[in-house]
Amino acid sequence: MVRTAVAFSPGHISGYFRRVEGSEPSTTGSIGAGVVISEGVRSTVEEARETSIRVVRQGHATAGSPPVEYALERLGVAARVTTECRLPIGAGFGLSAAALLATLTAVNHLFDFGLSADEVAAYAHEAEVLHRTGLGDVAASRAGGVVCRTGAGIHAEITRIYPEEPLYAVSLGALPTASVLSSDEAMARIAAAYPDRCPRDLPDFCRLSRGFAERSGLVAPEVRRVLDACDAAGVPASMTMLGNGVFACGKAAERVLSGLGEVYTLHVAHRGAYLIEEKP
Ligand SMILES: Nc1ncnc2c1ncn2[C@@H]1O[C@H](COP(=O)(O)OP(=O)(O)O)[C@@H](O)[C@H]1O
Ligand SMILES: CC(C)(COP(=O)(O)O)[C@@H](O)C(=O)O
Repeated sequence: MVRTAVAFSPGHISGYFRRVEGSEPSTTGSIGAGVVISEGVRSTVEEARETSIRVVRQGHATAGSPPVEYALERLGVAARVTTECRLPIGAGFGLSAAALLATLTAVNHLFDFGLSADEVAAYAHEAEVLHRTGLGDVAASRAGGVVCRTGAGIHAEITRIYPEEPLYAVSLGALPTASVLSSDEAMARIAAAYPDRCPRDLPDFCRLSRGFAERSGLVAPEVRRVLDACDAAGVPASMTMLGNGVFACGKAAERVLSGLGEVYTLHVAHRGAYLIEEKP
């Protein structure tokens, strides 16, 4: 019988960030603020002779995930991995980090590596940074909350608050994170746009994020239309970094967004990645 382990990791919506360039992946990352969300990635890992990754979303499967394949190779294991998520990929919901954290959490148990949560996160962070799929998402998604990261990497100082109210998001399509992180010009605008303080609560997070989005020059025309509709209704909203999407706070947000795309109701997560089951 083939042994299997299943784990889940929450995703993370980044509201604002600034790249921090270190001498190695562990000291490279970002500072910034975001929300760790109840939705994320579930990963099922089975022993196998050769590695294969199946990425399933809404009943549709695609093959391959360079960051996850890299992380398995780095740990010296071959496995059959299936990741499942409800939110769209590449849309600023931190799913690459969630896929890595969920998969490595399951791998750690399946292969009896005995890695600490810190070590699992360090491998996930390295894969993210090297593949330019994220900078601060692994650090954020190690636990829950509205997070403010004041240093780069997984050991940096992070404050977390746990508001009860939900937030709402719509996605208008993907924006490959690597395309933005590889642009020096975009990175310079982002650095200059950074709001130099942590959010007090969820509405404050939305406002600080919006100021950043405007100054960064990243707002695309479709995102602008959704932000305009939110502004007209007095709903605090900003852009999912880095994706073509919008998140919004407050009671009227769901109604305003519902005419503009599929609305995801998201709750602030209370915990990071965890093992769901191990069989047999
Ligand atoms: N659910 C997932 N399962 C496996 N790999 C994933 C998943 N989500 C993202 N990835 C990997 O990350 C890449 C996209 O990274 P990125 O643009 O940062 O997406 P996101 O904004 O969702 O984190 C994908 O091409 C894929 O290699
Ligand atoms: C904004 C981003 C660089 C990418 O986030 P995503 O597109 O969700 O992978 C994030 O990792 C951050 O450092 O804040």
